[in-house]
Amino acid sequence: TVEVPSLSKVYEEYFNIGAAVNLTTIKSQKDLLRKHFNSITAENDMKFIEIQPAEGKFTFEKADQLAAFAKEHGMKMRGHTLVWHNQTPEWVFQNADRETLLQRMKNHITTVMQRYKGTIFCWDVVNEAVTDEGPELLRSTKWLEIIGEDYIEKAFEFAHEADPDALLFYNDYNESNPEKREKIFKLVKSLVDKGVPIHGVGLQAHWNLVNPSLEDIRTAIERYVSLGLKLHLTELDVSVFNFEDKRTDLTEPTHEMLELQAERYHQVFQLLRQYQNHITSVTFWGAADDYTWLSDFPVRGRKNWPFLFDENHQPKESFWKVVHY
Ligand SMILES: Oc1ccccc1CN[C@@H]1C=C[C@@H](O)[C@H](O)[C@H]1O
Repeated sequence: TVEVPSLSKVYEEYFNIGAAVNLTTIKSQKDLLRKHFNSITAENDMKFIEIQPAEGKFTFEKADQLAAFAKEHGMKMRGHTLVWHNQTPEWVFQNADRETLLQRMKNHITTVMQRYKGTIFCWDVVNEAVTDEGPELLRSTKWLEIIGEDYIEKAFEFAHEADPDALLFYNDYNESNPEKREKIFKLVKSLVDKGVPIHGVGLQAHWNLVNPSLEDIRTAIERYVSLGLKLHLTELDVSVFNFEDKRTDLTEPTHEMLELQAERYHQVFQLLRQYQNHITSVTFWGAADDYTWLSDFPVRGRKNWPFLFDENHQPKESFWKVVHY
């Protein structure tokens, strides 16, 4: 039998290798996680709605189990996410003026970050604040409508006060798309220029077999690097379907898809290794093809196979292309 090297050991000199997890997968994928990953992120259990479903009612039980798993296995943990327009309970915005909402934001950030101080080394403080298309820079969310444009810098300031040792990230998707890249750049540059405590840019990296191009990925990395911040890939997966491809006929990936995916991963990691001085973490949004959020997005109930390990946690051709360079 061929010895399977540890992915995170192979990449020890380059960057941390992470996986998004939940209470099911830390059991079902335990052996894979322990062997190949040295960082984890809670896929959902540290989001606002999971942690503070009602005002002052903090439900940390699930998040604590994931934090304990990281500690038990000597893994780093990324915090995801404090201020976002999705998976945030309605009570947060109800009967809230600017001051009230800032107080609720500060209380959430402070309570959560202080609990995990020393366990979670970095946080996605704000997720997806920039528009995908159009002339507006900021997505019109309730955070923006009620507080105003400074809600983002306030979130980072509250986070820095809560845990001055934590690295604070701005996180977004479609981050390599030229139009959105320039918006993210503009927002993050404005924070840096104001002296807002921000330490990194999180590139979600929800990619597929053809998009974004390697050139667009390289340009995006170069732009964010020019801000003098750290870069994390925070939610990497390589869908076997293009975003507009809604086909639902497959029960397993075709050989061609697996070939293209292996070559794609080979090229992507070849590029990432070139930026090892700036990229300090690469986290997949899952660990193996037995579970991915992509099996419900953008097409509900449509299976996807986006990772380096198959449904039986065996290394795919993609894995070998990433570890043998
Ligand atoms: O790729 C997208 C396209 C449209 C909206 C959001 C996204 C990505 N949004 C991500 C995906 C899954 C969630 O678990 C993460 O918390 C979120 O950051």
